[in-house]
Amino acid sequence: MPLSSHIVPKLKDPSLFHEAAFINGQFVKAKDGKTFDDSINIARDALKSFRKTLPRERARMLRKWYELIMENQEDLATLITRENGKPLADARSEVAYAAAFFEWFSEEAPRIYGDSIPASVRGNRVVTVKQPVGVCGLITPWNFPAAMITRKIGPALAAGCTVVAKAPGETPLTSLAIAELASRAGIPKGVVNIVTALKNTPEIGRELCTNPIIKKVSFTGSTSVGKLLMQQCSSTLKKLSLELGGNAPFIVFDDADLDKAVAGAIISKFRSSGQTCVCTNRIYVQDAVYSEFQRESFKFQTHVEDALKKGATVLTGGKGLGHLGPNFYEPTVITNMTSDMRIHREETFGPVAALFRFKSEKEVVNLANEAEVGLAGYFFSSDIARIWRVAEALEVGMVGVNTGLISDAASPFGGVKESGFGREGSKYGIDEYTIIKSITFGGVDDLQE
Ligand SMILES: NC(=O)c1ccc[n+]([C@@H]2O[C@H](COP(=O)([O-])OP(=O)(O)OC[C@H]3O[C@@H](n4cnc5c(N)ncnc54)[C@H](O)[C@@H]3O)[C@@H](O)[C@H]2O)c1
Ligand SMILES: N[C@@H](CC=O)C(=O)O
Repeated sequence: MPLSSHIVPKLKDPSLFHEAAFINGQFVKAKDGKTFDDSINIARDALKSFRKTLPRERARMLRKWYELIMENQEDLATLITRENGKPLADARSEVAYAAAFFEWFSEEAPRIYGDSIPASVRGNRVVTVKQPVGVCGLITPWNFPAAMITRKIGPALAAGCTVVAKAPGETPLTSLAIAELASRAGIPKGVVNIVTALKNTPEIGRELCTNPIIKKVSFTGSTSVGKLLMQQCSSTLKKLSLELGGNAPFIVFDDADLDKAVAGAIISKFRSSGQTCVCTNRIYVQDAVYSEFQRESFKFQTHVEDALKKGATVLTGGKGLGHLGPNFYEPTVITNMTSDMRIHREETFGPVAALFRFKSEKEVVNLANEAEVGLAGYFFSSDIARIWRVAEALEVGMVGVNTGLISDAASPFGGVKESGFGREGSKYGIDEYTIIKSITFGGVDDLQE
């Protein structure tokens, strides 16, 4: 049975369903990679006029696109759930999160300011302007089929760039529906191009990284693929952003509010079934509150048992839910963890919460920083001096203090160490898609008599 017959009847607006690449404002079936090569040339041609549009014009287009996404939130959430598998409630949140990047960058587009710089050479005056970097190649993962692509397209268009985006092989339908809304929002043809791929992903990746027309690559995905793309981009020295994997520590100090810490651990661990890059991976609990925290963690199970008594069904942790299919696994808590175990070093990317006991602040910060990656880190404490000390000492790009949820279009998102570099969202996100040009005016002498 074709895929469309499962999905189209569930959509209020069936015209959002597309299975072909979006090139030059049209949905086209790929032929022998030619469509893909065309897309890069088309984005180059579209850049000539798009880079000259007024920032305010680009702001209006992005704002319109934001509104259309929100108007179609339910259909987009249905597509996400159907192709990615996350619960509908999570999918609805993702659509709002995805749209927020267009709203945010519609507001940033008219504010791409340069500087006026006091020169150190007499008679000179220096100003800077920020210009679009050019055609951008974007690659995104399956875990956020909408938000990861809008987090890149939003600032790219705000800056005046055009894009060729490779949709995730597992979840292309959401990005194609968003492309359909691009046309309706009045985004000019050729400015946004979305190619789909399953088997020839490495070839597409290589072309995006080596083709001299592409001036910037932004990648979100695993650290291993990020390293490969960085090597490939070196041949043309492209501007590069890498949003890679994490292994977030979550630290509970003995002065923390335990109820809040448990709630924070649950949201940060089990959001999207543990399949987000900022999900908690290692939970460090200080000795004095370890047992109490463990008991509190199981509260959610007692809540589930209560639901069970009232008609729901669930199993205990640590096992797959084979009767539902191979991709289902119980929310699981494991305790008495030690640093020689794989969870300590590797991103789990699943609904398993691992509890480690620690004694001192220094010990836990050292343990937390042992990871080769450094995306997000969380801790709970009520001691303001400790909060500053630990926030400054954690080797991560983002810290959540007394919260397990840090994702926000307004806040800079990105990592350090092997979690990559570059920032998305926030006022900094647009810098990834601009270059700074300095313009020096000479011969500005004293006032003439
Ligand atoms: N830092 C962030 O903002 C962020 C956000 C979401 C996910 N992630 C990370 O992404 C990972 C999960 O996603 P995944 O398993 O899809 O990652 P992945 O690296 O396997 O795939 C990500 C994207 O890269 C493409 N890809 C794979 N091999 C490629 C190649 N040789 N050349 C070019 N493209 C290639 C895939 O098709 C997909 O579109 C996790 O590690 C997660 O932490 C990071
Ligand atoms: N969950 C992240 C993306 C990584 O998976 C986010 O909140 O932006």
